[in-house]
Amino acid sequence: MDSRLRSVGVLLAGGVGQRVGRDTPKQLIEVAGRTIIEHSLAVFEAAPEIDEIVVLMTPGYADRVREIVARGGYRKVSKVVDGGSSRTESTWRALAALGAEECNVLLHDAVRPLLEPRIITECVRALEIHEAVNVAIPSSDTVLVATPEESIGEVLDRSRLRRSQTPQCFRLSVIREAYERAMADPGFAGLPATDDCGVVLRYLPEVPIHLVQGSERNIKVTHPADLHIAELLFRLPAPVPPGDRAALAGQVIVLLGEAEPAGEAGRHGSELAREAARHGAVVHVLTRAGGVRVEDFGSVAKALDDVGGADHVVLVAGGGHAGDLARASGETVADAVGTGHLGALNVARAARPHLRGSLLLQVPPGSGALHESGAAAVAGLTRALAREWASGGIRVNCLNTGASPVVAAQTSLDILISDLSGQVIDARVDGT
Ligand SMILES: Nc1ccn([C@@H]2O[C@H](COP(=O)(O)OP(=O)(O)OP(=O)(O)O)[C@@H](O)[C@H]2O)c(=O)n1
Ligand SMILES: C[C@](O)(CO)[C@H](O)COP(=O)(O)O
Repeated sequence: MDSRLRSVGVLLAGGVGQRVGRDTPKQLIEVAGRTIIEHSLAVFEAAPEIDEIVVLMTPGYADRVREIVARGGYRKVSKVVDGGSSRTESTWRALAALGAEECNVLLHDAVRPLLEPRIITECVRALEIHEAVNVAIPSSDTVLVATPEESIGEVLDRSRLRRSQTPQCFRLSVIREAYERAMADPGFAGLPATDDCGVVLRYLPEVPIHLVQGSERNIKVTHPADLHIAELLFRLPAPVPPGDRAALAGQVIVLLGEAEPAGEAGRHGSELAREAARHGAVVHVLTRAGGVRVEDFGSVAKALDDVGGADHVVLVAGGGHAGDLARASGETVADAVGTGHLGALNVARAARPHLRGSLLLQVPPGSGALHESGAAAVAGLTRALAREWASGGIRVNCLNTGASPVVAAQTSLDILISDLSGQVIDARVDGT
């Protein structure tokens, strides 16, 4: 029998987002293709340590959350409850919604959408020993105490300072006891705590609160600029884990987009084909010389039909375009779009019915308007397709190859065997 305590993730989303200043609560704003609350939900849903999720939502918006839950298939969500008029009031309501049975409770600001799974793992592990756990990071700013006259009263010892994040995690009986005492204290409303650890520290000072290392990425979307910062953080490429390439043995990999064998794409394609075959993959190379032109959907679709099923399809990087757009010929522009953005769309559309594993879109090095607009289009396509195809279990990634076909080939194979999806990876950084 499993003797471990159940772990319940509580998403605190009961605020109105006054400081962001939109008409709807900030947790419903889209960042990187999903609402902020859905990013947080997805992290808790995917965490193997989490058994159940309870959402506290701004009154009047609970149905919006229920729609998100139903559409995204978030099966761990057991309740969507109206939040209170303050963060602590929302926590109090969450505690009321949890049953009598002892469990671990992880209280998380829904507006921290970049929470890393590692933090949940470490928190739940820490709860095996400690009754209260917080997540915190060192302060990189010097922190001072101001006087009422707006001058410096004291400069605090930075080596002892930490910035508190969430989730804040407790044994249910402990956080409930702390809140019962707070609610019974007539002084609490006049001096409310800004977080749940503050309530435990004030009302159960004998309970030590263990600290788990947080993350600079785990930001709280508080001000309008944080929306832009969060968007950029979501775009930071994840590191490509070095995988066991023996896993490629017997897998069918289709490479498309190769131009002349002697050209840039030819070198990238040949290196990748050689490396994949060396690890036992069954490699099909569909070349322009063989009549497959990525700018022509029909030729790509027919070639992929002829191959049948594929574990992975790779659009191999063509030659990069450079130079001044104003001087480029119509032919150059058509070629850049045809082998770049249009080629990626055609390969993705034609590959989908045959794909079992993943699609990898390579982008060659280049510069200037033609190259950068094409690369941005392929990056956007990667992120959008990864979301669209996630429910079918198909991963989509993009690799900016850099100049070295060897590095590009090795990074490509590691991406194919990884769990990564929606990533735009730079081989110049990650592959070297
Ligand atoms: N009555 C409240 C207030 C806040 N929160 C939640 O607590 C987290 C952190 O709060 P904060 O960033 O202050 O959110 P808001 O209260 O919405 O922001 P603001 O103070 O700008 O209105 C958020 O996920 C927020 O939805 C909550 O559950 N219930
Ligand atoms: C809980 C918290 O995120 C820890 O840093 C913070 O105290 C919440 O403050 P807010 O004013 O409710 O955003």
